[in-house]
Amino acid sequence: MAVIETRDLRKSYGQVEALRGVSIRVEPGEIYGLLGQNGAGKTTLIKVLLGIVHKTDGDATLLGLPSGTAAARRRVGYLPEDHAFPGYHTGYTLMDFYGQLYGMARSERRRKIPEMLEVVGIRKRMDNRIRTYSKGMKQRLGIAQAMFHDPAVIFLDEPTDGVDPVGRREIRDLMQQLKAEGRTVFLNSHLLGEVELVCDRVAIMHQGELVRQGTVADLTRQQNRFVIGLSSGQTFPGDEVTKLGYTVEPAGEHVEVVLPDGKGIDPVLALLQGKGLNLRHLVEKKQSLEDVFVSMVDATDAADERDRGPRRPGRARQVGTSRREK
Ligand SMILES: Nc1ncnc2c1ncn2[C@@H]1O[C@H](COP(=O)(O)OP(=O)(O)OP(=O)(O)O)[C@@H](O)[C@H]1O
Repeated sequence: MAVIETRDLRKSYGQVEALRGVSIRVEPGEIYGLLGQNGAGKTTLIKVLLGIVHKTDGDATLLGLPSGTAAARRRVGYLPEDHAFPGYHTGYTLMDFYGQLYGMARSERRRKIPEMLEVVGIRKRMDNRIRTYSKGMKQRLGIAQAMFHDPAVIFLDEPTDGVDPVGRREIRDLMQQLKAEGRTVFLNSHLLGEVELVCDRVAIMHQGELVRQGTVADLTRQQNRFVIGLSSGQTFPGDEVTKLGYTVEPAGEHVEVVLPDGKGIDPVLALLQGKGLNLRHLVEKKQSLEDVFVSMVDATDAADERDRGPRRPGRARQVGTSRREK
């Protein structure tokens, strides 16, 4: 059973189509990253799944239950974007408040609060007021709050926003720990380097649509490009490889070989072997998640411009102007 599943999910706020037919599937125990520019619809997707806003159309299930039902919500932890805990609370009293909301007994709260704050690294400051906490400490407290009732799935909306590099690494480690415990983590972020480091699978959203979904390895692999290096003193037979239909480009001490459509790298390797050349380096070229993201967004914008003329970046799509509407 998928932990999260949406099928052709749609949400409009008046004239603004925030979700335009989004279908995703998140499996148990994975860290799933949702990427997108500001206004892409990421938070709206989380809000529909949690029942904070109602979908306009389509299906959404959480832990096999219709999204938004109380039974599903009980097993979910949520760190909202831009949350603001009351500054007069201490870390301890805030957790105690949430513990009561979750129906925990007093003795359980007393035992678990210091434990939980230890896990997120703010136990020493738990009796200080939240107004004295740094942004990073507030984020850690937010994560502790989201994890407190032992949820099966945790939604983290920009959890490392405003957190320093050391703190970001700790939050990444925390996500890995949650995964190791068998929980599912749904991460919203525009810090692509970070998503690349921590997520098992990633979806890219743009203007309310899913433009790409897959493992980080799949998304960043450039299937048509290999970097090849030969033993020192050997010359790469560029002309002969070009005659086979490949493009050869210099890449420092190596060469990059671009595959034509429908052809693999094997004929090139056979040619090198036939000539007695020694392969010292053979790597399928990767691109960063940021490269993938930017090229996806550019390609979608270019398609839009072709269909409808230039559009200012970031402007929300209005009902009736979608290139996919019939
Ligand atoms: N309550 C609302 N009323 C009207 N429009 C809204 C509302 N909430 C979101 N929108 C619009 O829906 C679109 C998607 O917004 P959403 O907050 O889901 O995007 P996001 O990807 O989470 O952006 P960000 O990264 O900036 O948080 C945007 O055009 C936004 O202006």
